Amino acid sequence: MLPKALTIAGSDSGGGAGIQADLKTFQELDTFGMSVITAVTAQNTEGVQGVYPVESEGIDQQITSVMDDIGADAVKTGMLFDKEIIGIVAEKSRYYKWPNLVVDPVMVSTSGSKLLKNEAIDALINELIPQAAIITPNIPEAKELTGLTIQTVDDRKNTVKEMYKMGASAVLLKGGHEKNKGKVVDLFYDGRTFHYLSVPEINTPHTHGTGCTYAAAITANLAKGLPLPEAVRKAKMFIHAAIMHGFSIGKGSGPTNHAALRLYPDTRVEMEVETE
Ligand SMILES: Nc1ncnc2c1ncn2[C@@H]1O[C@H](COP(=O)(O)OP(=O)(O)OP(=O)(O)O)[C@@H](O)[C@H]1O
Ligand SMILES: Cc1ncc(COP(=O)(O)O)c(N)n1
Repeated sequence: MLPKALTIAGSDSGGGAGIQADLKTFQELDTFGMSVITAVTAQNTEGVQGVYPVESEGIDQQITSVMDDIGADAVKTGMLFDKEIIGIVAEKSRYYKWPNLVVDPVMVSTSGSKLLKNEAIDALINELIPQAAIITPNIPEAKELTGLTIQTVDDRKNTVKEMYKMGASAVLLKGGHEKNKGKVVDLFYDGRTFHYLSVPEINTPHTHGTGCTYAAAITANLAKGLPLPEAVRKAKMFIHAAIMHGFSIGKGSGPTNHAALRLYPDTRVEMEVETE
């Protein structure tokens, strides 16, 4: 039987991010994907043209339908849009005691549209993050969550420590928004050890959906029973290959290639991992 992975997120009609990216990733990583849709977005490679939230009862019922019948080995959250939706998901998480909850605190799309209302950030911090096995903020999201500035490596360490105090079992600070000297560095912290995952920067505009795909790969790996550091390391290989083989469709920022490791199994990912 396949491990079961559930995503609770927004739909991206363009297929590069959100629910669509998550399900493609789950499939590529040999897990059975299921979805709870929080909002429908009208979206393409150029941006988000509309956001249409699903009513609370519909979200509540989708989770109940999946969990009471099928269950999940790991659960990921993406676009949650407002505090009411966060409240429902947090309550369900408490009720079903999700052990492998991956919270991707999606706030703004690459194209600049708001995917989470400002007033919902406190609910994310107080209700959902404390239940997470791991949270996966990018640098702007980490600044919003902590109010800290992030410029130096020490700033990154302080920021992950601050986020760790919010109650998640681990924090992954993604470095895609602050590339440095041709390197992109993600920082993983589990309360004991800092792991720096460093890869060469890929020169491409086609990075739509990278955050969703990365978090979905971590979720699939956790569903398969991998320990967290290994789930993150393997997910990093997956997302890096997906960006390397990303492609140009539409007129804007194209998607990553979720099938990259299957289609191009010889892909070499030059990743360095340092721990301290
Ligand atoms: N140009 C790049 N070259 C190599 N890796 C990249 C590049 N851009 C992003 N990444 C990697 O992709 C992952 C997602 O990074 P990022 O910090 O951009 O998150 P995000 O903002 O949530 O993603 P999204 O683009 O979906 O909003 C990280 O592992 C990051 O290191
Ligand atoms: C439904 C949905 N969820 C998440 C994202 C973030 O992805 P990105 O930052 O790559 O635009 C998105 N654009 N749409």
